Order: sequence, then structure tokens, then C-alpha cells
Amino acid sequence: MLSVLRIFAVNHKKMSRLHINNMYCSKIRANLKKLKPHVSIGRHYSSLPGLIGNDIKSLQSIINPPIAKIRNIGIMAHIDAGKTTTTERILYYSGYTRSLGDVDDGDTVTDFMAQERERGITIQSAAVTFDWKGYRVNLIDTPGHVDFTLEVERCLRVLDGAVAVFDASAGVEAQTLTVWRQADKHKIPRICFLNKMDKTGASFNYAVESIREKLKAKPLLLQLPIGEAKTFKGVVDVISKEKLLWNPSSGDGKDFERKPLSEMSDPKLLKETTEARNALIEQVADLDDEFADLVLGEFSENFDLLPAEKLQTAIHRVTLAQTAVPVLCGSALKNKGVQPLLDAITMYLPSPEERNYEFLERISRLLLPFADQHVEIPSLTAGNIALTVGLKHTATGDTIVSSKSSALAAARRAEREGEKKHRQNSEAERLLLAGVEIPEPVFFCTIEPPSVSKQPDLDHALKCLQREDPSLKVRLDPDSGQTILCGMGELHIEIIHDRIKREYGLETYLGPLQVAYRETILNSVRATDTLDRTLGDKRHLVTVELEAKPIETSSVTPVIEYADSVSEDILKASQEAIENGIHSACLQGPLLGSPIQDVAITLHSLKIHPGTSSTMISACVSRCVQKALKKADKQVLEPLMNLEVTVTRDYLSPVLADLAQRRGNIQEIQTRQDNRVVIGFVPLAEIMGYSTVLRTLTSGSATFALELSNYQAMSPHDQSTLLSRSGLT
Ligand SMILES: Nc1nc2c(ncn2[C@@H]2O[C@H](COP(=O)(O)OP(=O)(O)OP(=O)(O)O)[C@@H](O)[C@H]2O)c(=O)[nH]1
Repeated sequence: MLSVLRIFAVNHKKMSRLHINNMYCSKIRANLKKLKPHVSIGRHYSSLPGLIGNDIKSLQSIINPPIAKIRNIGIMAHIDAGKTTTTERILYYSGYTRSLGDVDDGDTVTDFMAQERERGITIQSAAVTFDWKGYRVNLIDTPGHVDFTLEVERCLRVLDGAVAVFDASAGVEAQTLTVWRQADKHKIPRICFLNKMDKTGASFNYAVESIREKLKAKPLLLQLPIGEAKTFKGVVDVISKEKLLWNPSSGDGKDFERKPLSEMSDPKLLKETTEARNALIEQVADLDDEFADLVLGEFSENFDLLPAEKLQTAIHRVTLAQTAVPVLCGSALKNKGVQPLLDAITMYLPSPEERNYEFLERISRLLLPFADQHVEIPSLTAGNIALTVGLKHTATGDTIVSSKSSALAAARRAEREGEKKHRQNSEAERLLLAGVEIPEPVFFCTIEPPSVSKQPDLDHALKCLQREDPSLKVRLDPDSGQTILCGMGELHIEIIHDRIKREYGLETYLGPLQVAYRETILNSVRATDTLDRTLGDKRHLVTVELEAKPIETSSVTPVIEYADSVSEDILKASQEAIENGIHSACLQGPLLGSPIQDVAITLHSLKIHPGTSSTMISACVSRCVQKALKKADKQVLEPLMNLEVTVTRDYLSPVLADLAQRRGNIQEIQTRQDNRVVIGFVPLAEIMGYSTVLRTLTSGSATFALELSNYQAMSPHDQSTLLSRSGLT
């Protein structure tokens, strides 16, 4: 039986830092011997798990909780919804930090990168581990900015559950939709936390409706808010019909009282809660047959008699089946509602054993993460999340298995399963974690080291950064020999530039940021080519005839077809060389040198003189494809972005006027409380540096989100302007 160990490939860029951490770990062990009660890592932290005891065994016993008591969860949301603030509260209430970190003060645990603290945003996922009421929770705070989507995706695949955090005044926002779809893809059970209930404009009903409408999810209202915006005081637990009020004099929100609602003191709230509880019971019964039988049998006359645990167990099942999502609310900043959220995480999100994975136990060196600090541990049981170091050939997205033989067995099984194509729930799928889907980069720019002698250092830094972040692409410009960085957005490239400086001590120079265009052809064309070259005493002779035609794929990988006239024998011997030639030709289109999209290449004839090398075959095929592409009618495709701008009513007109000048296509303007949300499309080339423009236009009051929609054909006018600007016409 193959087992799979769920492990993050450790951040390669931290190799130097890891040495320090190893020293740090030795120090921890030395301190353990001296019975030091806690480890200081910057702010005031309580003891890390296991470090309370006087030897490593106690650490092990806590590190190995029963698998049913483990929760591996992520926090995901739109930028600024409050994930980091919520995580800070969670760490504080669970006893792992002694003071409350603040995003706005730049001293949170999980945003530990210098760039995160400076900008007040999450860029890199951070993992932290804590215990809550006998449960071990491994939690990952993921970035909300669209440039770091891959970072979210690489986390989701190791998680068993997730908390989606919303700004209760905005409801579902653009990036929430993206991460929600990613979580759907990885089949991650979720609960929703409507944060910022204290904020002006916060509306519980509005946010719930937007979950129903935009995410097409069925919200299970486990709480009702007591007050909204300025009057927000606490929440009602719908299941137990209790009110939870936070003591206004307790600044940190640790103290709150739980009181049953009574007819005497809260008649209106009690009535609303009873109605909400009945609705919840009916909703869960609709989704879960076992619960429906119970409700219809024993409790059909009076739902009030239904025990809370029965309802909670059914909600757990429904959450796991992903047929509905529990919804809770609060204000992380004002320290209200976070403890019930923690209870809900342990109660409704699944343990790893409920998620149908099989795991292995051992690896040579393991580290337990606590944001940017790591504690070396001897072993780890199934279902936990850990870091490992020294895996030179492992990159983000890989699955690590126990041994070579188990990997071979898995590959053989996957092959056999591949043959039985239509079988549901294939063995291979169950054994291997889904790889991450790497989005296409939309921006690129040149990067240069301070001197030629530093080029190897730059290559090394980029190689390390790429292993950690596959959405960063690096290539060499064949004409100029310059190194080209390709990334997901302006911020992405800026952060990479900054990290090279801070983490690798290299001051590099970036060329102007350019949009990654694509090209396609509009008609079918045929071409022939012959390559005849004698090298030494060997003659290399190839003649090829092929056709390039437009097709619809939205992909830069060309479809390759072979006409019946191409002999089987030639194909068998030279297929790899032919396809290499086609692929390399399609990387550089004839107009701008951009990749070719939506093209099929049909090979009609191929004659090869005996002894011709495969390199020559590739070269001839590649030249012939380029010849065909050059002959065809050509079209430039440009990245078109989905744009969502949230702006106050007063600034709507200037924002719309500005978008009109940017070839923007407005689809809809929604009303969200006092705000207007402009939804539309805009070409990426027109939206560079938009954050600065928007800030100026709206006195800093607007926010926006951008996401690649598709590549679209440029109009003849725009295309010729682009080509003449690039000096190509
Ligand atoms: N009024 C109010 N503001 C909040 C609340 N929670 C967070 N904020 C503020 O919202 C801003 C964003 O909070 P973060 O915790 O950094 O949000 P985030 O989702 O981690 O942001 P990214 O990591 O950049 O995606 C900060 O200024 C917080 O102080 C809340 O409950 N109420």
C-alpha cells in the first residue's frame, strides 16, 4: 500500500535562515534541559507546543495527537477582509501569543516577511500550530491579493477544511470568488466568518445573501448578530439559543458571557432565534437523510426538544459533504466572535481521516512551523502539517512518498488506472494529491545583475525563488541574451525584485514592465522546407511539408496532427524531434515574438536521409513552421482582465470617465451600501499603475481587484498602434 505524506516543500530561499534555525533549535533543546518555560520570537509568545515540559518526549506527545483531533485548515478571503487580524486573535485566545498583533502596526505573527509588514498585506502563506480545547489545529493564513493566487492554491491542496473570511460590509468580493472556486476544485469543506460586523455599513443579511447568490452556496446560519456596525455587541448561538456578549471593559475580548435567551429579558431576540433554529433544522434535514429521519420521527412535533449535539453532528456531515456552509459572524478587530469561530472549526470541519487520504509517517528531518520560526521534531503522525529541508529536487506541487518502490508502485497503478479510463474515483487520484495548476504569467520585464560577475548569483536566486513559486517564470531572450522575469502582476514582480535584494543581497535592475501578448493566425497555410547540411563526413538531409491552421483551444500548446501519408516507421523514430521542433517554433510568433495560441500543425510529409541527427530534424521542422506562420494572416491577442472597482458614490463619475479612456468595457454597476461596485473588463496594457491613479482620483477611498479573464483579439487600429510603438512596422 502506498502512503502519502503531506508536506510542503520548504522555502528554498530560507536555506541560510534554516541554518540559523537549526542553531536556534539546538538552543531550544538546551533551554529545555534548563526547564525554560518559553521561547521568545520577537513579541511575547507563550510556550510553543511541547516546550513546556522538560524533555523532547513531552513535545512528541503533544505533537502526536490522535488523528481525529487534528484540524488542518486554511484562512482564505478577498484582500483586506481580515484574515491576518482573525489569525492574530485565534493565536491570542488559544494562548500562543501574549499580546495582540496588529496589521496596521506591522507586528503580526503570520505576516512575517518584511514586505508584508511594510505593506500590511499577506504575500506568503504562513503556517502556525496551536491547540484549542483538546484539538490540534494547523492553520494557514493565505494571501488575498490576486497576484498571489498560486500561493493560495498550493496551500489548499494540503488542507482538510477552510474558513472563508468576508468583510460584512462588502459581502462576496472578486477574489473571494476565485479562492472559492479553487476550494471547490480541491473539494475543501468550508465555514464562513462574516468579519467586520462593527464597521459602518456592515450588514449580516446582505453578506449572507451575497454568499447565496454569488457563491451559489447554501448558508447555514449558526449565529445571528446582536446589533450591527456601531451597535454590534455580540452574537446569538442559534443552536443553543444563548446570547454571547463581550464584556466592554475587557479590552482583549477574552471575557464574554454566555446566557440563555429568556422570554422575560429578550422576547424579540428569542422569537427570531427560535425561527432561525427551526429554519436551520429544516434546511439540514433537507440535505441529510439520517437527520431527516431523526427529525421526522422523534421531534416532528417540537423542534425545541431536539438535542444540540444531534444538530451539530448533522451540520458536520453536511459541511463535509459540501452541500452547505455554516455561517458565523463577528469582529476580529474589536475582539468579538473569534472564540465561537474556533469552536466551529473543531466541531464542523473534518479531521484528516475523514478526508480519505492515506499517509506515511517518517522523513529524515522535520520541522514544526510557527510562522517564520521552526522547531525540529523527531517524527510526526499522519494528518499533520510540517516542513522538511534538504529535498533538492522537490518543488511546490510535488507529492512526497515513502520510498522509491512505493513511488514506482504508485506510477504503475496510475498507469493501469489510466487504461481503465472511465472508472470513477480512480485509485491514482486517491493516492496522489492533485498538482497545482500554474496560471499563465501576464507581465514580464528584463532583470539585470549589478555586474556580469554577479549573473551566476542572480541565476541561483531566481532558481530558488522559482522552486518556491512556480507562478514566477524565468527565461532567456534568445536575441539579446537578457534574463526575463514573467509574473502574475506588477506587485508580484516588485516583491520578487525586493526579495532578491533582501534575501540574496543582490541589487538588480528591472527593465520596464511589459504585457505578455500572444499571437494567432487567421487562415490555413502550407509550407515546405529542406535542410541539407554536411558536418564532418556526415550528411544531414530533411524535407518537410506541413500545414498550420487556426483552431479554438485558448492554449499556447499547439495541437499536432499527422497525415496518413507520413510513414509509421519515420514517425516512430522521429516523433519526439518533430514535436520539439513544432513546440519551439510556436514559442515565438512572427509579429511580436510572443507565444502562438490556437494553432494546429499537420505534418503532411517528411523525408529523412539516413544518419540525419534528431537536432537537424527539429531545426528543419521548426523553420518550416515559422515559414508557415509568417505566410498566414496574423493577429495579436492581448490579456483582458476582469476588473472590480469599489468606490464611494461621490467618486463614481471620475472613475467611469477614466475607465472609458482605458478601453474599459463596463458590464454592471452594483450598489453595496454606500458604495458602488463597477464590474467590467479592461485590457491589461491599459491598467498598469492603476492603483496610483485610482488613489489620486478617489483620495484613496476606492479599492480594486483584477483577474485574467482571457486573451482577446486586438482591433486592427490598436494592433497597428502597438506594432508601430514596438518599432515592428
Ligand atoms: N472595522 C474592522 N476592521 C478590521 C476588522 N478586521 C480587520 N480589520 C482591518 O482591515 C484591514 C485588513 O486586515 P487584515 O487582517 O490585514 O486583512 P487580510 O485579509 O489579512 O489582508 P491580506 O492579507 O492583505 O489579504 C486592517 O486595517 C485591519 O485593521 C474588523 O473586524 N473590523
